[in-house]
Formats: sequence, C-alpha cells, structure tokens
Amino acid sequence: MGNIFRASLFDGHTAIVTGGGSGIGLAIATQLGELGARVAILGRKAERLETAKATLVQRGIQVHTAVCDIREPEQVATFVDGVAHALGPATILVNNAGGQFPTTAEQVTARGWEAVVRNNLNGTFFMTQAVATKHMIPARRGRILNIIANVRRGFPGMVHTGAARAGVENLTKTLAVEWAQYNVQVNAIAPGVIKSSGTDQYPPELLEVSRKQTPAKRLGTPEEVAHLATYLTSDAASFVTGETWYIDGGANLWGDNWPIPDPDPAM
Ligand SMILES: CCCCC/C=C/C(=O)SCCNC(=O)CCNC(=O)[C@H](O)C(C)(C)COP(=O)(O)OP(=O)(O)OC[C@H]1O[C@@H](n2cnc3c(N)ncnc32)[C@H](O)[C@@H]1OP(=O)(O)O
Ligand SMILES: NC(=O)C1=CN([C@@H]2O[C@H](COP(=O)(O)OP(=O)(O)OC[C@H]3O[C@@H](n4cnc5c(N)ncnc54)[C@H](OP(=O)(O)O)[C@@H]3O)[C@@H](O)[C@H]2O)C=CC1
Repeated sequence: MGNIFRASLFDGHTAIVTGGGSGIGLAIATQLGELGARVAILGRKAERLETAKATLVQRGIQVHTAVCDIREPEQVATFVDGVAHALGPATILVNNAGGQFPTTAEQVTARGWEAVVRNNLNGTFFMTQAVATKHMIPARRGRILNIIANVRRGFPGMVHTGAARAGVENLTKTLAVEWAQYNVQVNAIAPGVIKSSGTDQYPPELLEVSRKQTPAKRLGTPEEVAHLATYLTSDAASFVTGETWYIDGGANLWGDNWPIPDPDPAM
C-alpha cells in the first residue's frame, strides 16, 4: 500500500465533513482534501462556510458547501443529494458537527436537553442514514467516522451530551455490524479537550483545569485529531470497524474534564 499519508491517498474520494467550517472539522476537511479528496462541508452559518471554503480552495481543494442543520432530515436529504450532484457520491462521512453547553442535571430544561440530544445524536443518525442509503450502500463502499467526546466515565457537568455521545458510540457498533456486508466501516473518535474554535467559547480558567487534569499536561490540537481521522478513513484502516479511538493525552484514564463537586461533601 505504500505510505498511508501519501499525497494521492484519497484520490477519487468524496468526503463529507459536517461542521467542516470551523475547528476540528475544518482541520479534517483540510487534511483529507490535501491528500486528494473532494470535500463537502456544511454548517448552519453561511458566512463561516464561505470563509472556510476560501481557505480550502486556496489549498487547491475542490469544495462544495451548503447551509444545513443536521437536526432536520429534509435539509440533510437535500444536502446529500447536492453533494452527489456537485462532487459525486460520498465515500467518506465524518460526523463532526455538534455541541452542547455546561449545565447541572438538575438545571437543564426540557428544551435544552432536546437541543443537545437532537444535535449530537439525532443529527448524526439522520446524516449517517442518508449518506449510507443514498451513496455508500449502493456503491458497496464507505467509511463513516463519528466524532464524539470522552464519555468513558460519563460526563458530569454535561449530562445531555454524555448521553447523546454514548448513543453515538453505541450506534457506531451497531452499524459496523449491520453494514459490514456492504463494505462500510463505522468508527468513532473520542477527543479529550482540544484547543479549538469550540473550546474558545469556554472560560479559559475551565480549560486550564482541563489541561492540568490531562496526563500529557496540555490540550490537543485539531490537527492531531485530523491525523487520526485520516488514518481511520483511509484504506490503512480497512479492517477496523465498530471501534472508538480516544485521543486525549490520557485524560480518559485519569483526571476530570473540569472541577466536579464532591458527590457528598458531608462524608
Ligand atoms: C473544559 C471543556 C470540555 C468540553 C469538551 C467539549 C468541547 C466541545 O464540544 S467544543 C464545541 C462546542 N461548540 C458548541 O457547543 C457550539 C455549538 N453549540 C450549540 O449550537 C448549542 O449549544 C446547542 C446545540 C446546544 C443549542 O442550539 P440551539 O437549538 O440553536 O439552541 P437554542 O438557542 O434554540 O436553545 C435551545 C435550548 O437550549 C438552551 N441553551 C442553549 N444554549 C445554552 C447555554 N449556553 N446555557 C444554557 N442553556 C442553553 C436554551 O436556553 C433553550 O432552552 P430554553 O431556555 O428552556 O428554551
Ligand atoms: N474541542 C474539544 O475539546 C472537543 C470537541 N468535541 C466535539 O468535536 C466537534 C467539533 O468541535 P470543535 O471544532 O471544537 O467546535 P466548533 O464549535 O468549532 O465546531 C462545531 C461545528 O459544528 C457545526 N454545527 C453545530 N451544530 C450544527 C447543526 N445542528 N447542524 C450543522 N452544523 C452544526 C458548527 O457550525 P455552525 O455553528 O455554523 O452550525 C461548527 O462548525 C463537536 O462535535 C464537538 O462537540 C468533542 C470533544 C472535545
């Protein structure tokens, strides 16, 4: 097979990266594109997509962008059809779009819970189902990669996203088995705390706690996550499916995402 990171690695591939307009998604779209893939990115904000498109085009990457909210199945169907028209059927799907907000379990409202579960779990499934049925299963070829989070010990402080990401981890396993017959591999990446446009929205003092609580004593970078995504979407990983890969400087083994109150301070 030669060097897995050779320039022609993804020649002939079309890669969809959801949330590819910023942060980790943009780093993944850039790396797949620089290795030969045609790249389709989506998000809710047109301006963000336009800026990202200019960056990608400048690097010689063929890009398709469209505004799409992954929570809305009709928008997802339109986007997926648009990708086939613009770039050809997708062979790679990276479900990266997502997000949440810090809250205690007692305080989260029904609408807040639903917003996060719809975004991270429902949206990921709608996109996966559409791309697999329209593009990958008919072609008997596909790689799906779900970006989740470090939920190995739950997610105290963000119960909604912990539950949603655990759901995605579980559907990763289910679909890996159901779609093995179609030569579609399904894996997940669980990043620890990564310095990105996403975490820039969190208070710096919280990120400093996360850094100290990470055995590597630093935050990760979007490019480091992109390297792993490149491997998992390449032919080098053709016998890997149904797995979650942690990339977190050891954080799932030791430390907390942020200061977690003593469950019972009286004891
Ligand atoms: C040390 C940190 C470690 C963290 C590791 C993880 C890091 C990351 O994941 S970084 C990536 C983060 N990026 C984002 O989170 C950005 C994307 N996030 C969002 O778009 C939103 O947070 C959303 C998906 C959760 C909400 O989207 P939307 O449906 O547009 O939300 P609405 O404005 O309609 O609100 C619905 C509902 O949710 C409540 N809510 C939304 N944001 C917050 C907030 N920041 N704090 C509290 N509550 C929030 C909102 O109030 C609504 O509920 P009701 O008030 O009951 O109507
Ligand atoms: N950075 C970190 O430390 C960690 C990040 N993650 C996860 O990795 C992924 C990327 O995060 P990161 O790059 O840091 O953060 P960003 O906030 O920069 O990326 C999130 C991207 O998802 C898009 N997005 C969010 N909701 C939707 C939606 N409903 N439909 C379409 N697009 C949507 C956003 O675009 P727009 O707003 O225009 O819709 C944005 O481009 C997220 O799922 C995040 O939760 C997980 C663990 C740690």
